[in-house]
Amino acid sequence: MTDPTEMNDLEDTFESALLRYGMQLDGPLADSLKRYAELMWRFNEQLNLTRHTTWDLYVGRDLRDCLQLAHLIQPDEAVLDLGSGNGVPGIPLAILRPDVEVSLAESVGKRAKVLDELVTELNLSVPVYSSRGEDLLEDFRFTTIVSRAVGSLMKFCRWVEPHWGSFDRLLLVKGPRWVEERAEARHYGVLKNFDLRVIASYPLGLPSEEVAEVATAAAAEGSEGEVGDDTDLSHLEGQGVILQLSRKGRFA
Ligand SMILES: C[S@@+](CC[C@H](N)C(=O)[O-])C[C@H]1O[C@@H](n2cnc3c(N)ncnc32)[C@H](O)[C@@H]1O
Repeated sequence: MTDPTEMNDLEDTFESALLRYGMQLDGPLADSLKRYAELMWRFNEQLNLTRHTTWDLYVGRDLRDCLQLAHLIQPDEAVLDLGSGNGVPGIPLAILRPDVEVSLAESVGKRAKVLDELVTELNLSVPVYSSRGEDLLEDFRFTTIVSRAVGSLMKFCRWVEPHWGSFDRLLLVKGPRWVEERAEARHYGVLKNFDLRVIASYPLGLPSEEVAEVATAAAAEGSEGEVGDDTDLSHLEGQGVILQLSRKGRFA
């Protein structure tokens, strides 16, 4: 088998990036995920949607986050991607999990319009709301809200606090700085009514045995309980995490 670390110098194609990151996807799924990136990059020429414009970044960052998230959603859930922007994570999630009802919320009208065109081109049955996500919660109910690169933990706590009747949990895709965000949220006392857990932890660089082992241990630790001060994972440079925020006792 090819050593993924020896593939750095290969041409930047979707297929080589999948191989480099050790991702195996069914043919039709891979085709849709590739087509999504190509379409999104075309719109990116007119509108600032993403800085991830190489296959390496798309696969290594965007797809990796989406694959992690896809494992954490139960069948038939209703999921809202809040602050969808370029469509990550909502669009890849809808492709990877056709059994899940995915909706997208984007507050900037021009971006929401592009998202609408993307889901149409990709034949996805995904409603796009040109609206602030938290405002949608006045009228709609979702089981899970997912979000990446939209706001700090503290911001989310404040946005969603008045709307807990409208969803069960929030899954936030975060980088290593989440620990600082947690400290800020604690400092301002906004976490006191919530349970916060790390439900996935994974390396953001190229997979190496050592990092993968640490990541697996960290994920096991995080999935066992609330994230306390003694489970500070900030020493894991370059780790991505998925944080689950829920009402206290909701998933006890
Ligand atoms: C930095 S982009 C992230 C896009 C994408 N989620 C990603 O991970 O690449 C943040 C997007 O969230 C949108 N946004 C910010 N606050 C929002 C809110 N409260 N409701 C809906 N969209 C929001 C912004 O307009 C922007 O398009």
